[in-house]
Amino acid sequence: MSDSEEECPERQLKFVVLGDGTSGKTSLATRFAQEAFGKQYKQTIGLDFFLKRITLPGNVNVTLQVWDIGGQTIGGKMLDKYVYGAQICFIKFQCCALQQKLHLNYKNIAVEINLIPRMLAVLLVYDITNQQSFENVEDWYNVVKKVNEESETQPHVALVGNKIDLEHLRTVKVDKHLRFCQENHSSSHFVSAKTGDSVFLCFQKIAADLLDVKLNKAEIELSQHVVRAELVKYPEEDNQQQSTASCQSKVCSVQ
Ligand SMILES: Nc1nc2c(ncn2[C@@H]2O[C@H](COP(=O)(O)OP(=O)(O)OP(=O)(O)O)[C@@H](O)[C@H]2O)c(=O)[nH]1
Repeated sequence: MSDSEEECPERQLKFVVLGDGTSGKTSLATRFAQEAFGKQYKQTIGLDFFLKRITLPGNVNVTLQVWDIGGQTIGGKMLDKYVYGAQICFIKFQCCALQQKLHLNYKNIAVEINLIPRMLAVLLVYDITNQQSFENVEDWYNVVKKVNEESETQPHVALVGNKIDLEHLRTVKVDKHLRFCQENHSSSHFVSAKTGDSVFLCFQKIAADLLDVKLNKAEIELSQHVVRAELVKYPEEDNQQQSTASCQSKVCSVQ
């Protein structure tokens, strides 16, 4: 590590990913952090943690800590701590690294938590083919509001409609999504963890907003991956109607 890097520690942002079970939170985090996707559903128990370093325009290096919270945690005791207290855990983690570096061996180091500015983003994820997962976003958001009501700085809130590769199965109207964003001053994102469509862009835009970095059109276009479209197969019956429908779906499936 160079001297200049040592003097200026890299910025760290915390991204908490919330939403109903099977909305695709783990898939989203895995797609972003590891550029991978698994078709098999494996329920997240408690939380998973991912780290990814990105560079924003102006050579701003930033590390994103992605906290993937299990969909079953709503109503549980730990959720508040994940949304708010997670910052404390991270500071302890930083201390451990420092201890190792300095060959120190203290069990506990007291840290003034307020010294580190809170850079928190909350991603409210729902599945565009699952109306209930959209309705429940309200419950997840209520937890975020309650936990942060006394906080001086409010998190960046992002509404993320996932599974846009399944556009032909969409049940949540875009209007409703946009209304939520308007009413709650949240940013709006549509992504597919499966194809990777707009996933990096979503994280990049939020990080840029938190750090007040402007993204121009060219940079946004650069972040949009070219996505391979899948052809949607319809059942054999009603051939006449199907030939028109499958034609349309080919167009619809291209993101
Ligand atoms: N077609 C499609 N399937 C997806 C997408 N994202 C996730 N899935 C699938 O949806 C299922 C649930 O995905 P997960 O990422 O495990 O969902 P989760 O929100 O983390 O679920 P919990 O761990 O229960 O909170 C898996 O079978 C994924 O393969 C997507 O963008 N498109």
